[in-house]
Amino acid sequence: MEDFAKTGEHVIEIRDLYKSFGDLHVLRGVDLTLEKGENVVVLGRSGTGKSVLIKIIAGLLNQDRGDCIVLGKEVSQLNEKELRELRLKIGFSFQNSALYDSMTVRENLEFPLVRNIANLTRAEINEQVESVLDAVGLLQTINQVPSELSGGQRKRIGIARTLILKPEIMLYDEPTAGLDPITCLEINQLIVEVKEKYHTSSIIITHDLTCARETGDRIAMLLDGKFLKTGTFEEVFESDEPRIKSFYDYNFIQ
Ligand SMILES: Nc1ncnc2c1ncn2[C@@H]1O[C@H](COP(=O)(O)OP(=O)(O)OP(=O)(O)O)[C@@H](O)[C@H]1O
Repeated sequence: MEDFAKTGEHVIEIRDLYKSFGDLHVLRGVDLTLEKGENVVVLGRSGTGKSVLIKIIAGLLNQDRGDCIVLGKEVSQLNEKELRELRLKIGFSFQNSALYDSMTVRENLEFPLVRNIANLTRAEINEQVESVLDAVGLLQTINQVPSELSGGQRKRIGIARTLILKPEIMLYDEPTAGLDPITCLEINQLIVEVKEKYHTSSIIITHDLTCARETGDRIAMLLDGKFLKTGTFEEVFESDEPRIKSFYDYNFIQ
């Protein structure tokens, strides 16, 4: 996979991170770095704490212990204003990329732009909306409403809506969930293209092995509250560790 912009600079640095909910010890000493220009896949079974991890990265939850440094700042130490500024640099692609049903694609994309960036002219707004729609291959849908689009198209528009603010980091939460196999391949391809076109660094959380193989420069396998193994797809799944073998065997791979 292409290593176009890896510089060794860490955009996310997580060290010895712990998070519990009462007696439920979800994260138990997680270490992870995300380099600039890198796509890291966090792979793990349902309920292993993948979403909790990205919520801590986004400052939506605080860790109990350990460091979570994003773009050079410890997230748990930020005040509301600093958090808002940081979140503008982080794009989230949520599982249910909730578009506004009553708005056209154009209006859905304009919304984050005018809300977050002051004094844009109409021409600048149009140019940015059209450019991002072109990047996700859906310029022709600009005047449609979400109910007229397929699940895969809605997912792409959700990603476009995030990209329009030119985030430095993208967090994808189960990007292929609920999509048919061909659409999954298209979304995987889009995630790789986004990295190349927008120079983002991304964390992709999934339990889809094909998605992991296609999109990840590195895979981090979360199990029992820790990363059991981190490396390329081949390095992780060449492992003899029985829990990794069993994860592989129980997940269909194309
Ligand atoms: N705010 C919360 N309060 C209490 N428990 C929580 C909270 N958030 C998550 N949990 C618990 O933490 C565990 C990990 O949840 P998480 O959503 O991170 O799993 P996941 O790996 O993302 O799973 P999935 O793939 O199903 O989304 C679950 O048992 C969940 O019930």
